[in-house]
Amino acid sequence: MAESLLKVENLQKYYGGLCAVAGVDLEVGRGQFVGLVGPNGCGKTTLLSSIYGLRPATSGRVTFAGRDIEKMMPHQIYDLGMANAFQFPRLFPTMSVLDNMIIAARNQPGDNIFNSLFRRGAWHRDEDRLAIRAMELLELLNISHLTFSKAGEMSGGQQKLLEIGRSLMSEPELLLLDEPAAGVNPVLGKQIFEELDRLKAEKGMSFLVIEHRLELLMAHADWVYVMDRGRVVLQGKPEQVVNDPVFFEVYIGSGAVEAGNE
Ligand SMILES: Nc1ncnc2c1ncn2[C@@H]1O[C@H](COP(=O)(O)OP(=O)(O)OP(=O)(O)O)[C@@H](O)[C@H]1O
Repeated sequence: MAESLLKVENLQKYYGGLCAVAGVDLEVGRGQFVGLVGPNGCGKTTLLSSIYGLRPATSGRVTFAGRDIEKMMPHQIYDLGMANAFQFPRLFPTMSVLDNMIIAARNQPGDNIFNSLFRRGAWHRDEDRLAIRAMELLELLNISHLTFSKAGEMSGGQQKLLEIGRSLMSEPELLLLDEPAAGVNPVLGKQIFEELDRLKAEKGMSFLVIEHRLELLMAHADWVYVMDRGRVVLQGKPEQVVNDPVFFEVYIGSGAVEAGNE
């Protein structure tokens, strides 16, 4: 396996008395595309949120690029090179799509008062570079016709694409995605996954992706974890996972597996 980038050890997350994640071990290697699947309510989103510090883990260890991050805040984790584009877009609805993209970039030149006062040439070049990058991503995600529209006027599916685009502006080492293809049409869903593949190949980016559209996930993932009731019950290469009876059992139910074996 590739050098480890993210390592999760025995992560548990309780909501009061409810155990949503019951001691998960998981790893993402550098340049790897890892999928996370499982039935509704099995703890996938909670696991991603706990890794990212949005819902701090009750116990367990999370290491990213060799640093312990389980006690860190999301913005600290972001600064280390991990980004997320979760289910519910957090956009600036009255700002243009382009501005939403530019503001999401890491080391926003406008944030740096020295640059904006004394290095105006460099500031403008950086702004231009960010705008070009933003427009390339908008083109790629098929929403370039909305570049100057207000983000709040986009459809739910378009906002999701924008959120993915924004998460890519920071050029993160690892991107966490929760159902990137949900709510977008099949052609666009395929395009999103192809873009993730390209980023992996060209920039060595790594991904940890929850996706219910299994045909997409299995076609693009290097490694897949299957969760059920808060635990990892199966892991392997996509072709191994889909041919494993445990996978069938988790999705179709144990009764169906027994009936199929008779
Ligand atoms: N904020 C919360 N407070 C209390 N319980 C929660 C909370 N969020 C999730 N849960 C519960 O934790 C369990 C795991 O939920 P989670 O959303 O992580 O699962 P999931 O696998 O991502 O589901 P889905 O595929 O439907 O998104 C479920 O029983 C859910 O009801």
